[in-house]
Amino acid sequence: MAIEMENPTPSTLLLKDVIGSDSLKNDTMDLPCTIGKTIDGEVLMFDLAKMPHLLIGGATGQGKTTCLHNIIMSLLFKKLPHELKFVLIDPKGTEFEIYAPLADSFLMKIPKCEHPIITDVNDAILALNDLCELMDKRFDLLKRANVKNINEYNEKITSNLLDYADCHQYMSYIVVVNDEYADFIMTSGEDIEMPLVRLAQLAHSVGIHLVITTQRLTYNIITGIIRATFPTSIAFRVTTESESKVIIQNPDACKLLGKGDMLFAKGDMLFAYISELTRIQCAFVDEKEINRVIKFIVQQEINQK
Ligand SMILES: Nc1ncnc2c1ncn2[C@@H]1O[C@H](COP(=O)(O)OP(=O)(O)OP(=O)(O)O)[C@@H](O)[C@H]1O
Repeated sequence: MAIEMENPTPSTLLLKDVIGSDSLKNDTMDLPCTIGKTIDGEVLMFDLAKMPHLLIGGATGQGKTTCLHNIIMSLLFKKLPHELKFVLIDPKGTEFEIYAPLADSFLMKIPKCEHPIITDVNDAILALNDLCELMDKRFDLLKRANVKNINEYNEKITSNLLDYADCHQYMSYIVVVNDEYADFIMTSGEDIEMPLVRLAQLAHSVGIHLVITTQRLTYNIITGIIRATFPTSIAFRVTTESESKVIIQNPDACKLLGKGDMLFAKGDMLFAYISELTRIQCAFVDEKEINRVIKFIVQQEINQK
């Protein structure tokens, strides 16, 4: 038995402490993410491609958006623009604007959406429906290539076993990050939920993965179908035990300390239950640090032209 006690002299864990770790540098995961450290001081790594989607819940101001920045930054650190595209959806319109300079590299172009960061509900509906269409096209390509998933497909592409003239081309991973997804569900209901659920149910085999956050922790927002299709979840501090159970099927998130203290619940896609719960301190990342990385990527793009 172990007793967890609050540290009387806490210090802030910074992104550079986890992103520069050997675990991230040396890993061979498809979509490696690091978000912080366990209470034993180990860097927590996970492969978003295996999750295959992630639901993040918690009260306002507890660190959900900071966690999203951790995930985006670790993927930017490990991937190249042709390997990965992001679709960033932000109803608040303030959190992801910082990534707009990546429009020509890491951000996916959605026809009819003018701005690279999606802040409007109609654009979000367009984007999610476009992704559903892309998913169907990718399934067709997989079928014609006689493979089961994106890895086998890309292996055939890189071994020149597929004909580009037959519409075959390298498939990049696509990570859809939707901060406060409940905002759009409240205004547009099924128009948003239907394509979101369809992607969550099917799209992982074709390399499309979803990360969504919410501070509204009720069963009409995190519905049974959302819960089942997002087996892996993270809970930041919440007010009540029942809110905690909505996210991680366990009441303990109301005992967390705030400021990035979280419970990471690894789920089982097949049986939709939580198989493992780990307490993590999320790394803090500020705008200055994100800006520095973005400037570096943009400069690299310019140098390569
Ligand atoms: N990992 C962390 N370490 C230290 N402080 C943190 C951490 N994460 C968040 N904070 C503090 O909490 C504040 C709110 O964080 P953040 O915006 O990520 O919360 P949120 O849950 O997304 O809130 P909202 O739902 O209102 O958007 C940050 O500005 C920062 O001061």
